[in-house]
Amino acid sequence: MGYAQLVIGPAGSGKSTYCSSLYEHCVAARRTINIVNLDPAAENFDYPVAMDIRELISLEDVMEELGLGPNGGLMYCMENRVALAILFRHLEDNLDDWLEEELDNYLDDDYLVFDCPGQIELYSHVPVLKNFVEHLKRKNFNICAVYLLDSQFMSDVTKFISGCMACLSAMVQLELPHVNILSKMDLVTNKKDLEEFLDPEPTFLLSELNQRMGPQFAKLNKALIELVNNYSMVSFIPLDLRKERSIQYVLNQIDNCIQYGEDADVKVKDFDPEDDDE
Ligand SMILES: Nc1nc2c(ncn2[C@@H]2O[C@H](COP(=O)(O)OP(=O)(O)OP(=O)(O)O)[C@@H](O)[C@H]2O)c(=O)[nH]1
Ligand SMILES: [Mg+2]
Repeated sequence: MGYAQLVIGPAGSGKSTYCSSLYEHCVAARRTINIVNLDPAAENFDYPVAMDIRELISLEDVMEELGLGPNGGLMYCMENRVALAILFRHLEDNLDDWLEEELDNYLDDDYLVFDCPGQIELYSHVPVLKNFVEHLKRKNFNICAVYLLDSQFMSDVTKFISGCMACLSAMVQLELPHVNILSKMDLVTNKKDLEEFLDPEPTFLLSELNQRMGPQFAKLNKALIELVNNYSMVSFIPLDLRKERSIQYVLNQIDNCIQYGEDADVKVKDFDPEDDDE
């Protein structure tokens, strides 16, 4: 049995920074985790990369295929679905084999953290990530999606709802247990305003939303809030990377979600030295 976090969320929400902070936290706690780069366009890493998707497909490959320079290539990747499609088609074809090969280097109870790219298409309607998850499941991995949302999304209710909808679409598509995180808490000056969004009352959200939008949207607002509420999605854990306690709390939530440590407890009990005395 392996354990995995799939770190997802919109571009710039802090996924890679989270991965490197988590890595440092685990090193200090003498715990082994392996961070995997799944972003073909990534360049610099603050963490040691255990597995790297760029071995399979890189921005250079896209540039070559489309005859573009580095900036054009990146812009194309960001903006153009065709380039994304090429990128993902490459991935689709080879991902399972690559994963199969790479995973051979890891032991049964290893803990992998996948740093994903921020293209929202990946989580909403391109099946590549879903297939990737299925492969990991077949390999006996307990997986949890860790969705990062920038705390700046909490500044008003309309942004909050749009953040929730993107998150929800990822969850429906991936069908994984999920932990939602509000990143960059160090940038939040007024924590009080934000508290109302952390575990919000549906009635509060609805009245805020109705205030912000014209009366013609009342019905739509009601439906949106009901949807978000029905999926019990609207719950975020704030994460302040400056505080070890905050990182540990988030890690505990995720570990619970993938039942990491539960088997270890059993093992410890099996080898209880007092048993030897009997
Ligand atoms: N103040 C602050 N800045 C952060 C934090 N996390 C990330 N950032 C900044 O936000 C920007 C984006 O962070 P990344 O970690 O690269 O975000 P990402 O989600 O990996 O981005 P993509 O891979 O491009 O989707 C960088 O400039 C980071 O320095 C945080 O906790 N606090
Ligand atoms: Mg990143």
